[in-house]
Amino acid sequence: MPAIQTDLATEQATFNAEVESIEAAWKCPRQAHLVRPYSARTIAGLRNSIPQTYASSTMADKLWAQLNEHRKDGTCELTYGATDPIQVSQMAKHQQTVYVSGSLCGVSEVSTPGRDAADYPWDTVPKAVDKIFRSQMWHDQRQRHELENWDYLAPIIADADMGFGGLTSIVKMTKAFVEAGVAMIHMDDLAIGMKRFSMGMGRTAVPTSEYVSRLTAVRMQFDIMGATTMLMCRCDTATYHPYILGATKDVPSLASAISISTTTPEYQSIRKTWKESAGLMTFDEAVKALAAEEQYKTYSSKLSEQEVTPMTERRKIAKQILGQDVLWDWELPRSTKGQYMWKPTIQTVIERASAVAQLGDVTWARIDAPTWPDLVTFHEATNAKFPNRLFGFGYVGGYDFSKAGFSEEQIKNLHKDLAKLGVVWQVQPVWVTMALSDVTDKFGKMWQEEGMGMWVRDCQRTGWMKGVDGAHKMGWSGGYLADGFAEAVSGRDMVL
Ligand SMILES: C[C@](O)(C(=O)O)[C@H](CC(=O)O)C(=O)O
Repeated sequence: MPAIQTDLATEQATFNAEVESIEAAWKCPRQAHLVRPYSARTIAGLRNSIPQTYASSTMADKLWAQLNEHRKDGTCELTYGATDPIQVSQMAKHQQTVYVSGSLCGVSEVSTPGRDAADYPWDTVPKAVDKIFRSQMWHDQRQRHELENWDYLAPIIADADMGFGGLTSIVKMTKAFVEAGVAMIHMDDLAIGMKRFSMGMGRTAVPTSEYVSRLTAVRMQFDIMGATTMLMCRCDTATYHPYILGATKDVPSLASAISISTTTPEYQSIRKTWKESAGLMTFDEAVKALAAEEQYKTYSSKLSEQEVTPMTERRKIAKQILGQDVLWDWELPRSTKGQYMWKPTIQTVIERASAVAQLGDVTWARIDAPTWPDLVTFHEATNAKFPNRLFGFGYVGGYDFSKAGFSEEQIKNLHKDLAKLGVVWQVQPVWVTMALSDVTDKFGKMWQEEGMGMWVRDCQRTGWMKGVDGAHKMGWSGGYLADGFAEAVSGRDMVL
């Protein structure tokens, strides 16, 4: 292979120009909200020598404009999960965006289906995005000389779960997503191998530092590719020190109390009894329980002198004020797998979301059991720190809004009320499993019972085939596009 013919001075000048162009891109309004821990120089050094452009950037810029328009108007995009190109072709009529759900992919895009434990190979969701984006491009192409005018190129938002490994696998996955044409991916703070569908026990969040590294790795890969692909930071929970629970009683450890399998019914009751006996509190609650009112005030004001006070320092401050050590042990409640036990509060999610906001474009608080006051507190507090922040939200299957205190009226208006708080992108991730099951079940029964009688009556003459897209439609199935190819190849001009 011949070496690249260039002299050092030219190479240096090209490199410097590249650094300048990266710096300029980072300063423009589209990216001005982002703060990176690395320099443009470093990114230039990590790029390869053939500059490329990606459809992913075009789609991301379109999504950015759509979401900011909603933000300005106090409205939102309501979309839902998809893995099937046929479904996506119909979404174009009603939705501005398409969501590729990891949970759905785990059922429909793998050789061994299963519930959403995010245990499928790392390239499963990027491959689903690739399939869908190509189908969108094809519909867009075949429609160009037809009378229809749907915007088939709805930006795709995809589930990157927790990144499926360390730094290098996140980089590979991010690259695959960009190459596939995704507009935005979301990455969460769950520990690998610990995801339980929706709200199952054992779901574990990683430390903030690890979450920051994950998101930084995604951002770095976008920058290396020069892509403006968007990143949504999804915070499932948080494990900042102040919210970790410790035992305040002299008890044996939880792990030693549980010597039986975590799947037996006794496990639940032993855990419950242990929790009741352990006097579980956060460290600050334990201080409060011992302190007089004035002492606790002094403690709190000492803490407020810095943004984050590590646990060792909290202990010291408490001891100075109380004149004694606080009996509080965060090791005792640790699980058999070593996870710390924490107290979910909305403050935990606010702090974590804020810690990573400037690495991403959109924030999603995936609160386990949302209440309206918590939703308001989260979005208002985050918005106060990051004005005009874009937020996403998923209507996770297990949410029971009535139980959480929402009135019928509130449920009806929830998407609009959330939109006013800045939640511009809202998704029902897994509805289509029900939709497909429903239609297939109905058709299967009718077809089996009535055969062609039903087909002609309900499909051909009056029902599904009238007005519904499908293989019988010349345009939708690409018939006119194929005719166009034939015309071109035979040297005739298309009538346009
Ligand atoms: C959004 C989600 O990650 C998904 O895979 O679609 C799931 C959906 C669900 O649990 O209903 C999640 O929120 O974890």
